[in-house]
Amino acid sequence: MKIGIMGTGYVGLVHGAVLSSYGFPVTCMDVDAAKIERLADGISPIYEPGLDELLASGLRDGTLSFTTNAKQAIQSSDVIFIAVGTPAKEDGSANLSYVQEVVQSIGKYANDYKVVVCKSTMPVGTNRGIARYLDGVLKARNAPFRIDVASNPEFLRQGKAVGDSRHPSRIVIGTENEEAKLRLQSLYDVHIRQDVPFLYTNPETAEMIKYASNSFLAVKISFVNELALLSEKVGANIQDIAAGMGLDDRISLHFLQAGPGYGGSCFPKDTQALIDVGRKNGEELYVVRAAIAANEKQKLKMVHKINDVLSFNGTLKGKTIAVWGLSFKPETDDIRSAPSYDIISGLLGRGAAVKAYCPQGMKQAERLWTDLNGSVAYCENEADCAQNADAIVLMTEWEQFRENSWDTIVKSMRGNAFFDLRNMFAGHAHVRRLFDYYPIGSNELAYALEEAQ
Ligand SMILES: NC(=O)c1ccc[n+]([C@@H]2O[C@H](COP(=O)([O-])OP(=O)(O)OC[C@H]3O[C@@H](n4cnc5c(N)ncnc54)[C@H](O)[C@@H]3O)[C@@H](O)[C@H]2O)c1
Ligand SMILES: O=c1ccn([C@@H]2O[C@H](COP(=O)(O)OP(=O)(O)O[C@H]3O[C@H](CO)[C@@H](O)[C@H](O)[C@H]3O)[C@@H](O)[C@H]2O)c(=O)[nH]1
Repeated sequence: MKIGIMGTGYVGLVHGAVLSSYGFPVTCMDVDAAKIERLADGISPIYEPGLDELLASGLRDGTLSFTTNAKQAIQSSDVIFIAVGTPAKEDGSANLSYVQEVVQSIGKYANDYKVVVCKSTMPVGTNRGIARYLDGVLKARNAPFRIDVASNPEFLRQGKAVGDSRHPSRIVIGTENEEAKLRLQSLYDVHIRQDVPFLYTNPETAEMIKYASNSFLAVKISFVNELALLSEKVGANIQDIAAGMGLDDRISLHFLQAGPGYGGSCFPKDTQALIDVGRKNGEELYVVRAAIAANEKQKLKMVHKINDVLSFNGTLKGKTIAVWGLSFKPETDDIRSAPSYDIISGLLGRGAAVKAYCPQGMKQAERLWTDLNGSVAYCENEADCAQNADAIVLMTEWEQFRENSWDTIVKSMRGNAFFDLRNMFAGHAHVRRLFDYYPIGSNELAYALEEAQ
């Protein structure tokens, strides 16, 4: 079975590289010529652990190829994955223009039977619309073949994408077409372990499963973040609360890690898109709406928290803040909708000078956050970033931050405040002693009591 992947973002690239590693001939197509040129040379446009090796071996053994030619990618494939972006529009609805471009190309260039698989996250009804459109085009072309469509949402996490793609939590296949279902099944049968559950359903349900999953996780995070804010006021400890809740396996500990607010290319846009689908169908989704509002509040509260400790006369003028981590999570260079952007903007708005270091996210930050260029000083490493700063704000929990010469760092600083927005050092007695340590969701009083016991 020959595979075509339309769109070489995180999903397209990782999925394509993994499928090629199982021996499928894969053609990856993208409209971004510079990206394709680099990919053909084995240079990945993204930082994703394990991806470079897969790209190199796919290119070496010839199972993986890259092109900007949509016609060639479509005509040479039996199964075509749509993996282009579906970002949020101004009004929160999903921008389907990239999907439309690909679908139009498929309608125009398909030369025999194809299965089109929608991996991009698409609002309910999109798959059926695509199938109807392609039927219409083929009829108008008097084409002697069909094109079948299946929804097959992707659940991979950035930073763990290769492993997730090899061993997904589930495979959801949304189609009423038997041939599409069989082709997808045989594709996944090659590499998916026996114990991975397959769920077959209609396209609308598959589309909803994707939005529902992301929105539910966003709700969970916002819930714990609100409790973290309350815990700081009442002397409780959010990590213990999460542990205590998580011991009930109906709740589970996953996604109960308090932080500066969720970010990334999916939760922010998918929660908004689900609300938009609700709005268009006359159903107000109060819970999801509240999760978004709580997430916005969380980012603002982080600025207030830092300001409350460091400010003089209500401003941060004259203060230098060292931000550790820019990417929305560790092990990715992706800064899309990262809380770091809002928090840094808030600190700058209050007059602070901001230095920043991120193991992978700085190139993207300089490229995409052009409004911050000139205001943020990007640094060589976390120690360099902390130098002469009044405070460290740990934004993203990169593992490399654990190993530092803390005595040297604190000596190089002007102040000694440490805002740990990920509770990475909550259990690190040395760091807590050296710095004025401000974790998330607990306060020093509670910590002192703990220590005394
Ligand atoms: N990023 C993730 O972790 C993740 C996980 C699961 C699902 N998803 C969903 O998968 C989809 C893709 O997300 P992503 O983050 O991988 O995308 P991305 O934004 O990183 O990349 C999209 C790519 O599509 C290309 N493109 C745009 N128009 C094109 C066209 N007409 N033909 C070919 N290529 C075109 C762009 O140049 C870009 O390289 C989205 O719907 C997203 O919601 C993403
Ligand atoms: O307990 C937690 C867990 C996550 N986060 C934050 O939530 C965001 C998203 O994290 P994560 O879900 O790990 O990253 P993504 O790579 O965006 O993956 C999500 O979005 C993808 C795109 O749709 C889906 O495929 C995945 O299943 C879904 O987990 C990040 O800002 C995290 O810091 C927290 O604050 N607390």
